[in-house]
This record gives sequence, structure tokens and C-alpha cells, in this order.
Amino acid sequence: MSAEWPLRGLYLVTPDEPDTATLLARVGRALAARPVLLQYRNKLLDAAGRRTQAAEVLALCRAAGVPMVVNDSVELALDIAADGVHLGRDDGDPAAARARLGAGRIIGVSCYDEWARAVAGARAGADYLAFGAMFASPTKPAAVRAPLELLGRARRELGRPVAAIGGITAENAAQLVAAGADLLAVISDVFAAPDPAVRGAEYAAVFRAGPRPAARPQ
Ligand SMILES: Cc1ncc(COP(=O)(O)OP(=O)(O)O)c(N)n1
Ligand SMILES: Cc1nc(C(=O)O)sc1CCOP(=O)(O)O
Ligand SMILES: [Mg+2]
Repeated sequence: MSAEWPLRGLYLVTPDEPDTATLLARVGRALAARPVLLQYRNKLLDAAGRRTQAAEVLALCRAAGVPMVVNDSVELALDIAADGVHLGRDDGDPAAARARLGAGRIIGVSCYDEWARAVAGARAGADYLAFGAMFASPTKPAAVRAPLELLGRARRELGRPVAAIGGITAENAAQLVAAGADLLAVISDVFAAPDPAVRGAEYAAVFRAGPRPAARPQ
């Protein structure tokens, strides 16, 4: 399936849940919050376990009409026919990923706190550029912190949707959207909540108040 453009809204990233039934139950609730994008991410399972989970999460996303990207692996994205991939500094070259995936699939690139990575990612054809960590992250406590100003600068100068990640909560989300974030990438605040559907739905109001979306990259 293709993503709705411009990409703007809640972007859910799955937690490291080893039990597939538990993960699917949590994802099922979270999808009820109508995220614009979901990333399958698991840093603990082996490749076979990740493939099984990713394929099952993709089926839930398809049923909900939500595009799903895979963290780290172009091969896994191709294998299960996901909607794209998210690549960090250790995950391969975004331009090579574009050559493998073609024009229709989503490629997101981690930029951390580094402007040069954002410029290179935009040149390589990334569909969105992710900055973080914006706040202290329960999932990645050692992540480098990124200044809020990078969000607005990327939005103004690079013409790509901008994702913010790291320690985002429904309470601190508004300042990120006001600063220029199009996508709020969230793990703990939604997936550790008693009901991910209820917590996820709290993000909708933040986007109604924020700046206008960035144009789709050419
Ligand atoms: C939306 C989004 N932004 C950043 C990341 C982090 O990617 P990376 O640095 O490759 O770290 P891991 O997620 O692989 O641990 C992300 N996954 N998603
Ligand atoms: C996967 C990831 N990448 C980050 C970065 O800064 O690049 S922060 C992060 C974890 C985000 O999880 P939570 O919403 O629980 O803080
Ligand atoms: Mg990675």
C-alpha cells in the first residue's frame, strides 16, 4: 500500500516484545489510534523471530490501512513486502536502499543531532528525516540529545517531512510540532500505557494545532 502524503501525525514504533501474541494484542490496540505510519522494530529477537513478528504485524497494519516500515533491514522489508524501511548509521546506505526498494516505498533516515546527515539523507532520497533523542528516552537512555531547533531548520531547508523521536509523550508533544515536527515517533508512551488506543488518540489534538505539512519530495 502507499502512504498518505504528506506524512504527518503519530508514528508508532513497536517495543522489544518477545511474545508475539502479546505484541499483536498491543499493536492491535495501538492501531485503533490511527497512526499515520508504524515501524516494526525489535532489537532482541533473532532474524527468524523478527521475520515472523514483522509479517504478523504487517497483516494487522494492512487490515487497518496503516503503512508499515521495517527497522534496519531492506532485505526483511523486501521479503515481507513491507511499505519501506528505516535506516540508521549502521544500517546501510539510503541511496542503495532506494535502488533496491524503488520509488514507491518509504525510506526514513536517522539523523540524530547531525545536520550533515540530514542533508545527505535528503540528497539520497529519504522520504522523512528523523531527529532525536528529543527527550530522555526510556527505550534508549544513552541516545544523544538533539536540539529542538533542528526540526524547524530541516523542515524549512530540506523539504522533507521531519520526524522527532526519543522520550516523546502526549504531554511534551505539542512543543515538537510547534517547532516543526511532522511525525512524532513513539514507543514507550503508547505501548507501555494501560490502553495504547486511548493513549495514542491523545496525540491527535497536537497535530490539529501545529504548522502546515511539508510538501511531498520530488
Ligand atoms: C523514526 C526513527 N528514528 C530513529 C530511529 C533510530 O534508528 P537507529 O539509530 O538505527 O537505531 P535503532 O532503532 O536501529 O536502534 C528509528 N528506529 N526510528
Ligand atoms: C529507537 C530510538 N531512536 C532514537 C534516536 O534518538 O535516534 S530514540 C529511540 C527510542 C524511542 O523510544 P521511546 O519513545 O520509548 O523514547
Ligand atoms: Mg537501526
